[in-house]
Amino acid sequence: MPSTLEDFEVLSTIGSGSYGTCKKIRRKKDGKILVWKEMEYGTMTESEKLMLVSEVNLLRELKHQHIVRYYDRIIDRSKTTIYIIMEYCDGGDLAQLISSSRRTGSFLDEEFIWKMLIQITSALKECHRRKNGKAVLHRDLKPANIFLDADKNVKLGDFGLARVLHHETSFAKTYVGTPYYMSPELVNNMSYNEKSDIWAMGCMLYELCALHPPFTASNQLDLNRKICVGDYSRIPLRYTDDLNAIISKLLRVEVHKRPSIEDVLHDSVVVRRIKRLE
Ligand SMILES: CN(C)CCCNS(=O)(=O)c1cccc(Nc2nc(OCC3CCCCC3)c3[nH]cnc3n2)c1
Repeated sequence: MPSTLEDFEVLSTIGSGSYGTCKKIRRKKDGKILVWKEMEYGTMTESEKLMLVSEVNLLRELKHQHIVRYYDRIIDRSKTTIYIIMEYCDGGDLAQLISSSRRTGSFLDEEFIWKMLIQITSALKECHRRKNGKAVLHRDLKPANIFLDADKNVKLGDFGLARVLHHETSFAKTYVGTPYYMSPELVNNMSYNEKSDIWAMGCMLYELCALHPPFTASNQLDLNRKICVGDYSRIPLRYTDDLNAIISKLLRVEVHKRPSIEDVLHDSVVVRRIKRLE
């Protein structure tokens, strides 16, 4: 029996993203707390609507403990709006965590950062695992898309949805924030690939350590140059050479030298850390 809007009660608005609004909701039949993402499709072209349908179908397939779970979707034709119902992550997102750490001047524990590395890698492995020949690349890995549950476990969110933008304004919408996590291959207009997700993960883990991205500049040109030469400083000395070593591998400028998801999971230092977390 498909859900209807009346099955839910809206509790609050969490925020708005490039594609629409995210609201915290309660399912009336059992009181379960969820979110829905409202996307207005009235102004979408036919190809964008097809892309939206395929993205939602991909979301349905991704079932993994470290990926935000898709529950259902409701289409309200009277408002040309689709509501995508997903798991609620009550720990907020990593962007909030980084900004509150920066505000209080307190660095994050190394153990927590290793946990993030292992859980994000495990989520990406699920996405990069060929699904009927089609890799699901995240394409928009950033702290604001990494959510946490009540036990501070990773929930990778907002797959694909970031890609479903209204073409006519997609440039404006895509580039609302500075692309700090853009990989060298993307700076050089090459295609996005699995190693671009690895680069973004490297930038994210670096930022969890340093509380700022590895590459920063006051203009796009300087930012691009720093990215393409791999010009960044070591993570703070409070963090071990092991953590510095794995992040440096993720931030290798040459795509072929950058590890794949499998390489990361089989890296001796990572294997040792996985054993410690088990
Ligand atoms: C430690 N605490 C203080 C933190 C309190 C935390 N509560 S909070 O402030 O409502 C809060 C903050 C951020 C996230 C969440 N949970 C959440 N957010 C999503 O998307 C957010 C959306 C993403 C695009 C841009 C606009 C916002 C989700 N998508 C699927 N599941 C989701 N779960 C809750």
